[in-house]
Amino acid sequence: MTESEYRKLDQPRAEAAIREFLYAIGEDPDREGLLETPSRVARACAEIFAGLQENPADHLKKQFHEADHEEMVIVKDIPFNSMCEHHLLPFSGRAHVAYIPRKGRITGLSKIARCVEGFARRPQVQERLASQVADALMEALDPLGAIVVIEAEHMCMTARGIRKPGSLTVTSAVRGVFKEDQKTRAEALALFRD
Ligand SMILES: Nc1nc2c(ncn2[C@@H]2O[C@H](COP(=O)(O)OP(=O)(O)OP(=O)(O)O)[C@@H](O)[C@H]2O)c(=O)[nH]1
Ligand SMILES: [Zn+2]
Repeated sequence: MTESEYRKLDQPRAEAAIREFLYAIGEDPDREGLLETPSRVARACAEIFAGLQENPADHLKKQFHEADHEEMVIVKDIPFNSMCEHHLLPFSGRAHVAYIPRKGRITGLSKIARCVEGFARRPQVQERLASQVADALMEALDPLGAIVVIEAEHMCMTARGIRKPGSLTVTSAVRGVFKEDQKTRAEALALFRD
């Protein structure tokens, strides 16, 4: 997506679509309890899909320099909520992120969580969420490597379809030294687990 394509949720259009959707599922959008629902859902969608209105990688532009630090930085157990783009049902879980700075080029820790949050708040597939965060880190910081592991439960697998509550999907994206060096990768994975 290019900068010019980021746009705010179109509230009137979303409201009309939700009203139509209620009708399609066999509801009466004009019954009292549903009168405000289209506007409520549209407002909720602005929040749930807020990541479409920004480039989440931009958060990583806030950088510092820390005296040639080239040791692993880990932010783990970052909780997130996302929406599976196949069913528009929530999937949620935790993201674990690590990178090894090149010559002390680091970013604010919260910015990593903000980046995860931004990419999560879009229609997503879990594999892409991990890749987008890893690629954003590689691009913004040019680190020696980055690794992102995501564990999540998909409502489309728990509340419908195959109905397997408790099943956990784990995906990862591995870049640079984490890809090349098995020991470094194992170290990150062990720290994610601890
Ligand atoms: N790889 C991947 N698949 C996902 C993700 N979220 C949902 N899915 C899957 O997307 C697939 C869509 O399959 P379809 O056969 O087109 O849809 P469906 O008939 O609703 O499939 P069932 O869920 O098996 O009932 C399902 O297997 C979902 O489990 C994700 O983040 N990554
Ligand atoms: Zn799904």
